[in-house]
Amino acid sequence: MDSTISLSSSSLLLPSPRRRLGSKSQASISPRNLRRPSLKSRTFLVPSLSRQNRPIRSQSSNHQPQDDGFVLEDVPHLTDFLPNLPSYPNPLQQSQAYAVVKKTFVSPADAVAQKVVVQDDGPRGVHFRRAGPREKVYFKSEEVRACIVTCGGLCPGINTVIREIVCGLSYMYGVEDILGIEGGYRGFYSKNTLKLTPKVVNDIHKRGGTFLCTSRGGHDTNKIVDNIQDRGINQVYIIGGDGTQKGAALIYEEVEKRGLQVAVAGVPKTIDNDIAVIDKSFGFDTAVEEAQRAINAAHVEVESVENGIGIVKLMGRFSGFIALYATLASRDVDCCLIPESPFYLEGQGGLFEFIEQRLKENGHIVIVVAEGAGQEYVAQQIHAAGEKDASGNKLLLDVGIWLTQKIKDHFTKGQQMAVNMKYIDPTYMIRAVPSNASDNIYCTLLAHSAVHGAMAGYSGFTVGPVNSRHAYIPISRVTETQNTVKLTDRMWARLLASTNQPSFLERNELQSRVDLINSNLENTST
Ligand SMILES: Nc1ncnc2c1ncn2[C@@H]1O[C@H](COP(=O)(O)OP(=O)(O)OP(=O)(O)O)[C@@H](O)[C@H]1O
Ligand SMILES: O=P(O)(O)OC[C@H]1O[C@](O)(CO)[C@@H](O)[C@@H]1O
Ligand SMILES: [Mg+2]
Repeated sequence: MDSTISLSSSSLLLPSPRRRLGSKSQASISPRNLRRPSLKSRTFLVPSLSRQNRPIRSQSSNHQPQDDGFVLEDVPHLTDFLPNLPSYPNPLQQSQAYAVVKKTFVSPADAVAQKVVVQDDGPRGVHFRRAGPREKVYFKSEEVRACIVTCGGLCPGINTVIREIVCGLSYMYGVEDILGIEGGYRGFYSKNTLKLTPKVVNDIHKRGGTFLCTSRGGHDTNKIVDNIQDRGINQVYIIGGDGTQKGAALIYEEVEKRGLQVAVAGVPKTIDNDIAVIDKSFGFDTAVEEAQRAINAAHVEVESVENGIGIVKLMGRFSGFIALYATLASRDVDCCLIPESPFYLEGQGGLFEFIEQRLKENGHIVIVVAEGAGQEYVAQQIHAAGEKDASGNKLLLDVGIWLTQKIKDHFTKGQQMAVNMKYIDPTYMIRAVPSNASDNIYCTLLAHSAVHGAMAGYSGFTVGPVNSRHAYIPISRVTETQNTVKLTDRMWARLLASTNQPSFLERNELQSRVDLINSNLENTST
């Protein structure tokens, strides 16, 4: 479904956060005016002309005409704080690559709908600016000095994004001055830069990891922006997860405060797929594919012995997407445990009972456990020091080892069955690989969207697909909540139906906890 729609300029109303339509103070404005200087998520309610022209149904005489509930959550633009910034024709007009494209430039009025499933009498809902090249750019190519930095954990595809930012800037916009910041945020102020050219990055996409190296911690807004200023950098491409994007928002705010002509573009990265708003994060599919190898190994091992119990621990701090998708893809998994779904071991409906049942039926069982699952149980047994990494993320306790030991103890102590435990921990293996073909293409689109957005003068934005259409999203929208597996959605039900594992909902205590989790998720869901 095409979720991109165009705003009719004649129907746009004065932007005012959450202002109801129909107020006398509203006046027509052009789409270019749909920008406001604050980085915070900006919201505009705009009725569409087509909907206004539709007959209004069953209204009482004192009923005001309904607005469409069209909301545009816009991103900042350099002209918000530099109103006299000159613009130039986009060099893509001369581009051989785009010569036969029917519509080279994205209309400034194009918007991408956050929700494509709507009710016919419901509001049109939240929209984001459509990503892509604009007719006008706010940088002369020869004056661009861009830099790229990668922060946080690894993820398949980072090198492809780096490569495509460099090649996109160079081949589409003729930009020659591109710097690599090494070792994450702290690299801005503690290391020399690396000159990046299409030749230098030519085959980095074939390797896992990040060509620029990465780190956690070390975000110092003032030092970073001082450095950006000192080096004459005017486009900053920041690849990283939720923490990194929060850091990017602070950099943008400081840049705006100092009135610098610097475009700050975020490319969301995380193996956990926990970034809100966007359809999926890059490298996730590759990781799920790579996880198949571990699951397959576990299955082969446990199939070949008597009462084999295979446990595979996969990444996923607070969200179990990798475990969920790897389980659904595999069909060899009997039970999937994720952070969002509490489970218990003993008694009726518990994990031990299920294992025993599967061993009796099939002679083996494979369990996939996300690293963030059951942390509260592990903490009860292992003395938890509550350690954090350099970025302030809580360090998790090893649920895989804990679970393996618990299962072993249960079956040994009870002398019910002799079991063969096989524990596989492929944690880093699934994210240290190069991205697969579809992630490579996805990374290319992300990189190009970021380059087009920065050249067009947008700043303080994150790029990403929303209902398969790439959009410019306010950074605050992707950092205010984390994407988690929603137990009330059909995807979790599909998994339960596929594995036929217990839902662990039998106990009242757990039921009420799930209710609580679900109501929290609903409150924060988008
Ligand atoms: N709230 C914040 N404000 C400013 N900077 C932050 C914030 N949180 C994290 N950062 C910085 O962002 C960088 C990466 O953060 P973090 O280690 O949390 O990884 P991430 O970007 O969330 O990626 P992932 O979790 O997927 O590995 C670090 O340099 C850290 O200092
Ligand atoms: O050990 P590191 O490199 O700090 O990263 C581990 C964490 O990073 C992630 O891959 C992404 O946040 C998590 O799944 C994992 O817990
Ligand atoms: Mg993170």
